[in-house]
Amino acid sequence: MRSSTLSKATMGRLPLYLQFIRTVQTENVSSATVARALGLGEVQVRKDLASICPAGMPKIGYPTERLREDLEAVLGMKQTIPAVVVGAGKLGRALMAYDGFREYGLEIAAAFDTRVTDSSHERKPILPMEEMTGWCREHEVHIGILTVPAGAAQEAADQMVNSGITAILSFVSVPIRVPDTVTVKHENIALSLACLKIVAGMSNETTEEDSHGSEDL
Ligand SMILES: NC(=O)c1ccc[n+]([C@@H]2O[C@H](COP(=O)([O-])OP(=O)(O)OC[C@H]3O[C@@H](n4cnc5c(N)ncnc54)[C@H](O)[C@@H]3O)[C@@H](O)[C@H]2O)c1
Repeated sequence: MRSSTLSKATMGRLPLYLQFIRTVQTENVSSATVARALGLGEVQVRKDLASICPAGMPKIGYPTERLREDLEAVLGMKQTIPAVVVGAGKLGRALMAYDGFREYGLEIAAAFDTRVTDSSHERKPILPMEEMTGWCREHEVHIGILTVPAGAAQEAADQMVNSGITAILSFVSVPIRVPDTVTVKHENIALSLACLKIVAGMSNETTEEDSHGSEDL
């Protein structure tokens, strides 16, 4: 199965499936188990998995190893591609130090910043912004992670686009304008935490209500 024949929504769910399948210890795994573990609809999961792995068997499920291999193949994880960080501050350097991206076929190869201080202790090079275009073109980099202050986001994003970057993961809280040919995904840990806070607050209330309810009975 080629990834280009899958819908964007299905492609977006595949890394979640892979993350879970990598933890499965049994020989076979069913769509129902995957759906339950990830809190997704069973019909949806059955359809997604059937579209990437032909080895599913009724009432048995998928051979776990084969499903993992097929997921990795569709997600292009057999080969590792380079990405760069733009803005090598606290967050940018923390991302550079994380080795886990490799498990998903990606490696942060370098970072770029307007202020380059001594980076000899870093495992990856931190280079001046002026070198980004040449470096990205030479190393065929098309993915960039944007971790600059909000006020510098548009200027940095423009430079990323000029360097041949076509997919940007932005941690910056302001929107950035890019050509239609460039994909931007926003990541907001603070927003995710705020959502968790609401969910946690609601479940506390539910627990209280539930316990009051049972007292009434
Ligand atoms: N979404 C989230 O959950 C989340 C979490 C933490 C931080 N952030 C955001 O990430 C960004 C970085 O945060 P931080 O704490 O690492 O900040 P920081 O100040 O430590 O780092 C920012 C870096 O960007 C560099 N920089 C400034 N202008 C630049 C430009 N035009 N081109 C290239 N580099 C430039 C600075 O020199 C600095 O090294 C901020 O926008 C922050 O709001 C988001």
